[in-house]
Amino acid sequence: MAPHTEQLTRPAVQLRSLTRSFDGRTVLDGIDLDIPAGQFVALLGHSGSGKSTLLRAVAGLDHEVTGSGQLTAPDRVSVVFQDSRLLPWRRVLANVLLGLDGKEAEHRGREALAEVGLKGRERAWPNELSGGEQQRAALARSLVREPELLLADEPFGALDALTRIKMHALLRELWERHRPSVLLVTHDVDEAIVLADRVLVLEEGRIGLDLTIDRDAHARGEYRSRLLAALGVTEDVR
Ligand SMILES: Nc1ncnc2c1ncn2[C@@H]1O[C@H](COP(=O)(O)OP(=O)(O)OP(=O)(O)O)[C@@H](O)[C@H]1O
Repeated sequence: MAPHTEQLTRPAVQLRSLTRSFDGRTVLDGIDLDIPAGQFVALLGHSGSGKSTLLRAVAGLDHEVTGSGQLTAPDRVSVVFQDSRLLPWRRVLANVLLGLDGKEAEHRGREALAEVGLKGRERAWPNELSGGEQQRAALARSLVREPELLLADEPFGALDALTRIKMHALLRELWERHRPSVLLVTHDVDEAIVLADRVLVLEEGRIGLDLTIDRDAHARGEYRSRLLAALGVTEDVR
């Protein structure tokens, strides 16, 4: 596999003047954005600011919308949502393999389940898994397709605080091992800082703040304050 620095020279996602409107209301207002290959980007913004609209556009899931602009994304894209979207009538491994055939795919599916900590649960039904385990299975399903780009729309939004912390560690570990580009939509400023190398704030249809996170720096408090300020929140520390 190519070293990280080399991967970062290839852009994975390019948006130019991307607009999207619903019922005459502009939600995305001429977004320009480059995401280099292998970069982990978090997207913050108020409820209704257009985060999911942007993610759906990049995923190519918004055929019926009004919009313009140019969009380039890799061929192999996986999407993870807040709910795992596992099919309840298929066992866990069958869910992971959905649409894939053959022994080689099955081997990769088993490996992916082991990677997310679900070895031994291949024949379980989705409703026998906890919420966190279901999200692990959803991650395995996306991994097995070896995505160049992983799109995640609040994937941990429905999980309890402790499970979220474990899932953060897992996602970061999987990203370090496989190095897809990631675009993670979240409401949670701390989740964005813990996970991402770059945090964007969507504001009035545009990228209002584009913050590079230096993971070695002891600057989390400052990042937090800047992101909260961009979201219109001031912290009272008294
Ligand atoms: N298919 C649609 N038809 C009509 N309006 C839509 C559609 N999809 C999104 N919108 C509107 O576009 C705006 C942005 O929605 P979007 O879901 O992208 O916001 P968001 O930032 O992801 O919000 P949240 O954080 O609450 O999930 C909202 O006002 C929403 O009502």
